[in-house]
Amino acid sequence: MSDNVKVAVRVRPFNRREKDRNAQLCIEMKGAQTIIRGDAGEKKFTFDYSYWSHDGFEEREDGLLVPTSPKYADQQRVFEDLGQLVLENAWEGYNCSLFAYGQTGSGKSYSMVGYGVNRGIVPISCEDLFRRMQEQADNPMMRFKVSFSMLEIYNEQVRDLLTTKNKQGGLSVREDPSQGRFVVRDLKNAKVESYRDIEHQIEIGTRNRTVASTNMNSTSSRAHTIICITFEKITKDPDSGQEMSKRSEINLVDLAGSERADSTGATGERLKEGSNINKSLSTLGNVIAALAENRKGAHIPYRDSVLTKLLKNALGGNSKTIMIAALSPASINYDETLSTLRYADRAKQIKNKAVVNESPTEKLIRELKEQVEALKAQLGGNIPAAPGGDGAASVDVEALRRQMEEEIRYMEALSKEMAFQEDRETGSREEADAQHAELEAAKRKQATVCHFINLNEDPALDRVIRHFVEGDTVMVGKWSENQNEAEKPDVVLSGLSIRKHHAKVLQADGKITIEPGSAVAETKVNGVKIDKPTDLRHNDRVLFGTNNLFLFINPQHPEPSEGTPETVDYDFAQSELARASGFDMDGKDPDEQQRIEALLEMLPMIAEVNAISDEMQKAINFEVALVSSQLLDTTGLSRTHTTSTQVMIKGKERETGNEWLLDRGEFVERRFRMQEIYQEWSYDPDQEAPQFGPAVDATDPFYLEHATFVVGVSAVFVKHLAHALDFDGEYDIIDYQAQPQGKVEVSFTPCMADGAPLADDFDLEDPSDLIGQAYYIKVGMGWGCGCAVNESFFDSSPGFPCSSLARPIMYRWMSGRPRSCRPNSQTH
Ligand SMILES: Nc1ncnc2c1ncn2[C@@H]1O[C@H](COP(=O)(O)OP(=O)(O)OP(=O)(O)O)[C@@H](O)[C@H]1O
Repeated sequence: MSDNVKVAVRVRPFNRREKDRNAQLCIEMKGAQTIIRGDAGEKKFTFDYSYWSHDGFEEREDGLLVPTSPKYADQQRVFEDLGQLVLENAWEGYNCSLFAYGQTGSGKSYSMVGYGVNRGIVPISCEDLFRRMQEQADNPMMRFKVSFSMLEIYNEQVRDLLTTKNKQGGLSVREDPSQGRFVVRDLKNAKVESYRDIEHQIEIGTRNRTVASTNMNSTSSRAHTIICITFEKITKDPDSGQEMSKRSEINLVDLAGSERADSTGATGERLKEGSNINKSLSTLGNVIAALAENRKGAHIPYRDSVLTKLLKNALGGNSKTIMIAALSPASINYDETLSTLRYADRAKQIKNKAVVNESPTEKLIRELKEQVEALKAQLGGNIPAAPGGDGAASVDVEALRRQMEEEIRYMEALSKEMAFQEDRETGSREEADAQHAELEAAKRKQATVCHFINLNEDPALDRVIRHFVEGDTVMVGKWSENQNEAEKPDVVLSGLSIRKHHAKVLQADGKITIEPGSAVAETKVNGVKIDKPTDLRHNDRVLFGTNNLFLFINPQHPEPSEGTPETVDYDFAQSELARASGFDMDGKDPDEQQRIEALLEMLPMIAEVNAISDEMQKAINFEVALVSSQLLDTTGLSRTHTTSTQVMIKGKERETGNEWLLDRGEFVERRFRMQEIYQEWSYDPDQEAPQFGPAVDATDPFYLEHATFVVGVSAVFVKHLAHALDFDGEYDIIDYQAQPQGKVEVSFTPCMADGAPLADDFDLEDPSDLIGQAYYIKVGMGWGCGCAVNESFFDSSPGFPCSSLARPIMYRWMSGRPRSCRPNSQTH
């Protein structure tokens, strides 16, 4: 029987930023109905479950959010509907999948894993699963097997989160035809025997995710996390003694943020193609759309991405599937939220065919395997030869051999089919134990020993890693497995701009100081770069290199430095860094708030990209450029209509001084591709650094030659055209900071549609005669000064309609060293 995918939506409370910007609520829920309101009116959707978690709750002292109104759906309620459903199905032997979809920060992780005491569906379900198993502890006819794996898909590569030793390029995904599904080769699958075991595995996985994300700076919202719990229930028939096994694979999927490319402001087809920002997510959309259409024989593009390969069963296959769509309540996110609702609406149409995975158990497989081994051994030369060794007897032996080979093949296939009954634990137990011991030791020490704790913009990865300050001297630096163990620093960091001897932390007489390891090793304390031993106090922020941001915790002396607020978080640390770089972070009105948010987002990315550029010897640096919105509005390039300053990014070629201005979208895309090439390159530490060197072509994200940006605008009064008079003149080009950047000579000549001069007898008595008529003008560019006029955005047709006059004049601009004025007459 086929089952539709069950869909739930959940709306979270306003977050701090939304409150600061006086966000308006755009979601309403009535029963199972969800309504979204925007400028274009309201749209209604109906789902299996609509969870209102926006208001109607209070926070208890321990942080638990408890309902004050029956409307509020807390974590327990969501678990009771969705988690219980998963458990019931798993118990019966069905595969189950639960996946969370929504834009970054909409509440996916909150629903799936939860934060602190507000535990999400995954931990509560796991606990409940073990509780149910415990209830059967005295039942000799029933036993269980549970195993756990956790992986991340980032940039189409699979990373095992239960180990720190992932190979370059990630794990491979192969199709297993015998099971009709895709599997990840060499993925660690840990046997778990209690809920505590699962908690540990999740902690290990989260820690490894945090380290990986720190190495490449906050990439977590672009990654998909899949937790897979394999649950096997084995029951013995009291009469025959025959064991039967029901097995369920429970996939719990926290998808990457669903922002569409255009909302990141992505520009340019070339960039979109070059960097496949989230192929998995877009393919998931295509798979859902194709399945929702439900056309017989339609091609479902599962194979187009890693995520859809792994979710093949969950979507349209052998699985009971639930999707939870996380919604932001704020009208500023209207477009994204509407797109999430549409996605969820489509997912409702998907039909799955779940079957109970039931079969006789491992005893049978074991016997089968033993038989195979015995047959193989015989085949290996022990087949008794017929006495006398005549021809007829050897034919018999050959026939016997063929028969045995056939039998082995059959039995191997059979045991493979039943392979799910094998003991599924894979991977090194030693490593798991070591990671586990480290985590436990950290928990014991954290209340008494000074330590650094990481800050991350993703709340799920925030305060996950601790490095302790034990002994008089603690060395901080880079190290890899192929280096000498004796050189290993006490605190090993990786990622950008981390040096071998990066910093030294000294402890004497209850006082802690930190000093840089060398002149090139950059460490900032409370936003300021240090160049000498500096005292560290409780809650001080310490940034090693560009990405490794920590909070220093001193449990023995919890007195913070002056000016430290009561709660110090990632946002505070970032605004402190921005302030220390000279940016004003105190805006009060919503436009300024928006600028500050943009700065807070851009500055760490710029620092990261500059570090990559340095390490790869690209000779290009990036910095923030605050650009007048008026200029962007005049040129029609502004994406958001604000009256204030916009945050853009200026790329500067060190050698020539040439500068390019990039908007956020283009910069974000380029940064992503820079991370890609850097990651590939940095995997091999022996590789020579200047493999890339200065950017030379358009495939290199550091290559800025072809980027087009607005040098400035020249205002031209075109009154003469109303009288069909030609004119020309020199005009100032004014840049985004209202500074003159050069001059351009432009001429305007009214003409015929084909560009030919107006007829001699053309007479225009009254300009209003032109209204409603096509009117053609030739625009000539005499010369440009202070800039090289390489390209104009005028239509290439010989004439263009009058209305096009409103279009801005744009050039590819190379500022910096002045170039000679180049007469260059271009007439259109
Ligand atoms: N139902 C809720 N009730 C209270 N707070 C919530 C709820 N949902 C989300 N939040 C809060 O909103 C913030 C963002 O949520 P969360 O981290 O779950 O988003 P996300 O969609 O997983 O983001 P990302 O894509 O970056 O992982 C968190 O601080 C979380 O505590």
